[in-house]
Amino acid sequence: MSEKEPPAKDESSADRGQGGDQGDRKNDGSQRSHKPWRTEGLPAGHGDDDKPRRPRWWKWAAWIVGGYLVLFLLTTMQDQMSGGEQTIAYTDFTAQVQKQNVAEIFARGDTIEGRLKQAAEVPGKSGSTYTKFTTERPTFANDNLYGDLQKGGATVRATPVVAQRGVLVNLLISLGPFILIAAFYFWLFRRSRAGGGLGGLLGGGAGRQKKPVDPSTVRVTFADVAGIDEVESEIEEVVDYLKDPEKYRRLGARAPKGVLLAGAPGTGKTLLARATAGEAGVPFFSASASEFIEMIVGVGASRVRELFGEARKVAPAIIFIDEIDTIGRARGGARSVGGHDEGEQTLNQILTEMDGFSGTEGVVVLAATNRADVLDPALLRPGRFDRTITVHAPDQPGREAILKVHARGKPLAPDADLAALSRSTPGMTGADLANLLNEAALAAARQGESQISHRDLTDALEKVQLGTARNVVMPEEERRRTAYHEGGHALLGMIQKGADPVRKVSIIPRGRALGVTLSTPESDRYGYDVDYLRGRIIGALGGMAAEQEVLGVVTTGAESDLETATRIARSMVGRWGMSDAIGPVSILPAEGDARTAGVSDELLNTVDEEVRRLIEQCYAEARRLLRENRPKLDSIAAQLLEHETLDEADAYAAAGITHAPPTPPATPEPQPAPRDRA
Ligand SMILES: Nc1ncnc2c1ncn2[C@@H]1O[C@H](COP(=O)(O)OP(=O)(O)OP(=O)(O)O)[C@@H](O)[C@H]1O
Ligand SMILES: [Zn+2]
Repeated sequence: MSEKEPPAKDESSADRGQGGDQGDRKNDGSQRSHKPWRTEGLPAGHGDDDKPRRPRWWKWAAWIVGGYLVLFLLTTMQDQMSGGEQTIAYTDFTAQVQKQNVAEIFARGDTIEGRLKQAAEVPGKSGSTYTKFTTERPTFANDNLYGDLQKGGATVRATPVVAQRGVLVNLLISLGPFILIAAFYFWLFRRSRAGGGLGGLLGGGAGRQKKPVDPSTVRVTFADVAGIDEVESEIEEVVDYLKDPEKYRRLGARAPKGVLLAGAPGTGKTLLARATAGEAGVPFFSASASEFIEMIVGVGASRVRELFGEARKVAPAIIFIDEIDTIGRARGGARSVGGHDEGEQTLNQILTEMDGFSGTEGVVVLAATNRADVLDPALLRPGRFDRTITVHAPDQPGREAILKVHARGKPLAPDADLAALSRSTPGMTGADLANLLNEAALAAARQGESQISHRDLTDALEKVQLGTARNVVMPEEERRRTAYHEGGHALLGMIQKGADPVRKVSIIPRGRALGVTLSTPESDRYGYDVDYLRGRIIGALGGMAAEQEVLGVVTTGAESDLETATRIARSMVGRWGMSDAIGPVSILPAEGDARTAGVSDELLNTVDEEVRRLIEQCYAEARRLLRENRPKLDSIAAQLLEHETLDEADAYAAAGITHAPPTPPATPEPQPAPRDRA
């Protein structure tokens, strides 16, 4: 794996790990309680967060455990007080019989238990004595034991001599495990009815006594959301409704009940939902759909009931359900094993609750998904999530605005140019940009600077886009091969018409990659044509082709390149109708197995053949281009070996190709059109 692919902009975060801070982002200010949802902006006195409820299960457990302890102590004490039984040899026993010291015995089979008249010394242990004993009578013992015993005046019984535990105690002890299990189940049942479920069992203690979040400190407003203005204006109506539900009620208008926010991870859906609550000044309940699903069937539905119930109490309010696709997938589609029934029940409960709204409660449900395409159509029917707002990755002015939002409170040096930074970050989401600025601030702090310089910003961008450099010394031969590999990618990126310009080439190992070639589009791209996609495949194969041309061998380093090329080719042939043999039909589903979608094996074979043909053509083309431009390739490789990293200008200079950096677009960029993933 000697490089990472030139990024397809709509996959950038997945490929380059920019979304890695998701876990942290989710915790934006709200704390986790024993409920699967978080609340924010609740007026004091609402919810039970402020009146700590004594958990009943503790009492139960304490009673049961305590009871058993007492029982155990009692029975052992009883044994202790009457002195333990001493196992003795049969000869020791007969000796006591001869001494006429045996008071009584109880015999069953050959086992004899009994009590002495006077305590005798334990055989072989001077100092300790016993009165109660047990022994075995050998079957060959040929004595007149009964006669001897009678002579000594011993009582011979058929019931045990030793005081035994009462029947009730015995019963309790043998039933104990069952009682424990029954109690546990009873408790679980109660918990799940109450909406706590296993979550309560496992994470029960955390944050139970938390106070309601002070609305003034954590409130997010539209001022914190940037670059997605068109979305903001769409959600404005919800804000207006929540501010004054009465206004709508008077006119008999049907209130918005559910709004679906669709968009790639990190585009700010959660942020937007919180900001909506913040703008309207209403409490915000948020939960992730996956948190509703537990091992115990029925829990999810009851939690949903409870959540809606609480929201109604403090209405007007917003309920935000993240990752709704985990439970809202179309029936019959690919669904995770086990989650099926539970997800469906939870979803049905959400729909029931929403259907139950008369629209006068003033509760609006916002749901977020990054897989709007797999959602159950039942979700989107009128009266449910009948409004879908698509949140796109921001365009250049949007990125600049987002950078400005996140630069608040971070001292920037005068040379720091956020506009320039926004131009070199196409495809990055709000979360990526927030992360980028944070990385820059971290770097500045590490170096003891008092301000964030532009250098910090570009270094952070490099780190975010390419990964952190690894500190290893590569063998010379390996470096040379990597230089040609990356040189191949870079050169093909430079000489093909319409390809994304090469921004950076590096043979410094980062992560698992030995080198990187980064090319990003001049401006945001919203659709791809055949030539561009072929160019992407040719570029991806460029590393392997260069190794083959120059060194005559191919190494394993091209694995991810081949994956990229194959993925693009398959989509071109099977989904985008770009192959003559297949024609303009979509065969490969966006998700799942084509076979289950009813596509014949024959057709799939044709797809495979076409993919293979396309890739072979592109590979041949890559080799031809490199052969014809061999001096340029050699020159890039030489520069790479010398400098290790070439930026845009150096790389083009090394190849001897004139490349005019673009002037920033003066006109606004085109509005995003729905686009597919590459
Ligand atoms: N438009 C934006 N303006 C300002 N900050 C943003 C924007 N979009 C995202 N961010 C930043 O990214 C963080 C993460 O965004 P958020 O969690 O809302 O994304 P999301 O779309 O809900 O992602 P996911 O699908 O992973 O839940 C926000 O807390 C914020 O710091
Ligand atoms: Zn490569």
